[in-house]
Amino acid sequence: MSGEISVKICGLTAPDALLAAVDAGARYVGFVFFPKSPRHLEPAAARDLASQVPVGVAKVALTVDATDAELDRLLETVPLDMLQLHGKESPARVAEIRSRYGLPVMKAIGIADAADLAAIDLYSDVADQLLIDAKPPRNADLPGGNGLAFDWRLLAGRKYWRRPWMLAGGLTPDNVVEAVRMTGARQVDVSSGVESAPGVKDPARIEAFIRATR
Ligand SMILES: O=C(O)c1ccccc1N[C@@H]1O[C@H](COP(=O)(O)O)[C@@H](O)[C@H]1O
Repeated sequence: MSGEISVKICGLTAPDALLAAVDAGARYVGFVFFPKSPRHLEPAAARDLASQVPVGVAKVALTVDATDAELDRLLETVPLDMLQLHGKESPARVAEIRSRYGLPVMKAIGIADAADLAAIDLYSDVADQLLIDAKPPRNADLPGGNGLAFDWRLLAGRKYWRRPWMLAGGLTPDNVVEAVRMTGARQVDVSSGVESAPGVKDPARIEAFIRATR
């Protein structure tokens, strides 16, 4: 692959995995604040992990349809660099959060078929970055982090993006090269694909994932 691909390792919950991500060259580390997730962190635990992240690596908080009160509490406790909105937040809500907290906001967009691509334009007006993820199955407990990929051919040939974007959904050390080749992504995000069990990050898989992108 030519040029450096920026990697986000999401759903970190333990210092060994965080260190593996940072040492291998992750550009972003993600903490999940969603109680239904096996990767959920309480703000105090996230603050301890965040304190170990060096300058230059962005600390991203993943939330799902969070209220202002929840976001207030999170941001009072944890030093963060970016908010990842992974719920059904409307464009107006994304704009409101961005202005209220003064942090860059990345909006997740779920893709299952070509009709879902319209949301890319909709959110490009209000978000700093977009996260293009697989749409969760109907009745899934989690709106992301399901280890599911979408049909990457849907993005092939798309040349013009108004915002920086990341590819997510079912990425692994084995398929990330092909995913980047097909979509032209310059940034990738992974959670389940670098775990040994749901919510348990595997430092060796984190290292293998980042190495694969180099
Ligand atoms: O990781 C989670 O538990 C999670 C919970 C709620 C919303 C999103 C979540 N994860 C994000 O989903 C995508 C894809 O994850 P995966 O690699 O397919 O497991 C990624 O952006 C995670 O940040």
